[in-house]
Amino acid sequence: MNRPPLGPLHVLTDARGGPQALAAVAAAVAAGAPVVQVRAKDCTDRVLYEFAGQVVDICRPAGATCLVNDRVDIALAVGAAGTHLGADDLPVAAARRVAGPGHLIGGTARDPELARRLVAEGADYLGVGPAYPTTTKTGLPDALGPARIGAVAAAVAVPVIAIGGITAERVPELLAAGAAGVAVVGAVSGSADPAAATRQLLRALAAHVR
Ligand SMILES: Cc1ncc(COP(=O)(O)OP(=O)(O)O)c(N)n1
Ligand SMILES: Cc1ncsc1CCOP(=O)(O)O
Ligand SMILES: [Mg+2]
Repeated sequence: MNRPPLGPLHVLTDARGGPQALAAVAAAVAAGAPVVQVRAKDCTDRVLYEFAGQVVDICRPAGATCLVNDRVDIALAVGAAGTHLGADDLPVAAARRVAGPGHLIGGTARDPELARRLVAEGADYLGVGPAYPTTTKTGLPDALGPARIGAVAAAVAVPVIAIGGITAERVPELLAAGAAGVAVVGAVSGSADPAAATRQLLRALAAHVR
């Protein structure tokens, strides 16, 4: 099957895309971010395709894994390693049929039951959140907190990546609860110094490897 590696830090792009988002990705990858997720909203397919291709071009020479949020077709078109799918996106099982066994597929889950179902459908990892309150995405349920993220992690054998309001200071309690890693938007893509922010998160993750 040989799917690409899934590191413990997923840096998600600024949803507006564009040169500033790309500069943050380049800085994060240069600082060692192992995974970048292209997460661009409210743009045309063409704009998303071109943005995702640019992110793949940044990730490839550094050996970073590039995932695309929402869109398995765009992920395949640009040669990304995988796709992250939420409740409004193509179902995991359908994406697996389209993309084949070598494509990494992640799914969003907030409870053990859905987590088990997504894994049975073929998810390689789960994104679980919001871990803490966040202003990056609207319409989310209340924050789950480390304990409910741990309950999801305990229910499945795939890595659980916590997301939502995550800072380096919050990494230890998430890993202690059972998360395998974290995904961030604001902490890196919204930082004045994305490279320093990435290094800080990587240090926190390395210090608390289970
Ligand atoms: C690692 C990770 N986990 C969860 C999400 C959220 O995905 P989704 O539910 O599809 O919501 P949007 O990101 O599309 O707003 C994620 N992107 N990454
Ligand atoms: C897309 C998404 N899904 C759950 S929380 C979230 C936003 C995470 O952004 P931030 O890291 O800035 O809180
Ligand atoms: Mg989505």
